[in-house]
Amino acid sequence: MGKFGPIRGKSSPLNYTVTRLRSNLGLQGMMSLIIESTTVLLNSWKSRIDKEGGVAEIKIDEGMRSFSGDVISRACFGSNYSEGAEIFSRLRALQEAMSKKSLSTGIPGMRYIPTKNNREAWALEKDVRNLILEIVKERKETAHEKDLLQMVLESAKTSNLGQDAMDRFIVDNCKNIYLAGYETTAVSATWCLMLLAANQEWQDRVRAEVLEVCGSGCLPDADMLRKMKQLNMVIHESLRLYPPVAVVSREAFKEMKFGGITVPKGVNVWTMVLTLHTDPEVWGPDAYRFNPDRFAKGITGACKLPHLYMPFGVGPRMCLGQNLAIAELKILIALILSQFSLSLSPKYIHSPALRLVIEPERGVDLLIKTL
Ligand code: HEM
Repeated sequence: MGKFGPIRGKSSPLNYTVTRLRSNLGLQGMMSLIIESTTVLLNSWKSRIDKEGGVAEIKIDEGMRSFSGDVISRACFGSNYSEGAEIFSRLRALQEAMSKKSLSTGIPGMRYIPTKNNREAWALEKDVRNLILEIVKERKETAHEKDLLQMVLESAKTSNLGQDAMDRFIVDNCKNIYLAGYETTAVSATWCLMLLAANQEWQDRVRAEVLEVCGSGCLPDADMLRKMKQLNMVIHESLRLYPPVAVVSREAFKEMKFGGITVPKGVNVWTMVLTLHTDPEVWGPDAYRFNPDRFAKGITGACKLPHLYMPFGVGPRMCLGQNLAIAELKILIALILSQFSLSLSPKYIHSPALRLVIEPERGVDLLIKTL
């Protein structure tokens, strides 16, 4: 995080994402926002299935990204939602350019050299900055509802920063929300649907639960989501086997000792989340198997050392969007299973790749049928 990266604490704009969605907007407001975004996706699937004669082969990755981007755009930018979507699409391109950069070279100073890739990333950064600042300018001229961007603006105003620093503060905070909440949620949904398509028994179990809790016109409310235990177990198991964030890192601010190991001040310690999530010593001999039943008694019942389950990180800097992400996944999957049946397409090639997040290298191809 740079100097103007996200701030934490009660008045933090990032903290506000979750707080806003749960209090200002109300829990039901948050749920409606997610249901709206899910409906857009499901309608597009339905029309493809109709056109293709009752069953469609769909690579679901892009749909999951649009869903997750749609939710964050609505939560962050409120009525400026369509401009928000435009910003997010540039940020995605920027993220792709950045991930090529970090994989291709570790040579110091390389990021300042005007290679083709760097020039592309710089141009995108400029675009993103201009687009965000344009919305900010419009907002200064009119009163506005309290969405995340508004909260960032209010924090920036009370921070006594100069104009340049203030602009950077605003742009950095918007970028951080996107990077933290967009790809992570999208890829979690993709993996979870792949696992449900590959494990018909679990798909049937979760569908039966969804229909029992919500009825056939499934429109879940907060209480219904709490009752969906099987779905919760499947999501936990999916985040165990495919944690989108593979590495959680911390910098030692002073020299520290762990058992016989000394970590000097300034060293970055990387925790390999996937390794911890699949260690047979912690999870038992079936550590690599998809078995949501292991979470039947919660996380403490699932493994020997529950703090080693960390899809959302640990400690004071753990994910601020955890509740939002879980609500998104539950609503999305409940609505999908209440209307469609899924199976893996013969085209699907299992190839998880470690990029910025752990993602399916060749996407996830599913055969989707209306129920
Ligand atoms: C399934 C989806 C998600 C996963 C797996 C995930 C995972 C994580 C992880 C592992 C961290 C680092 C925690 C640490 O260092 O201990 C993190 C940080 C963060 N996440 Fe998430 N996240 C998800 C969704 C979201 C969403 C939807 C938002 C908000 C819109 C969000 C906002 C944040 C923020 C702001 C941080 C930075 C916290 C800080 O540095 O203080 N995340 N997330």
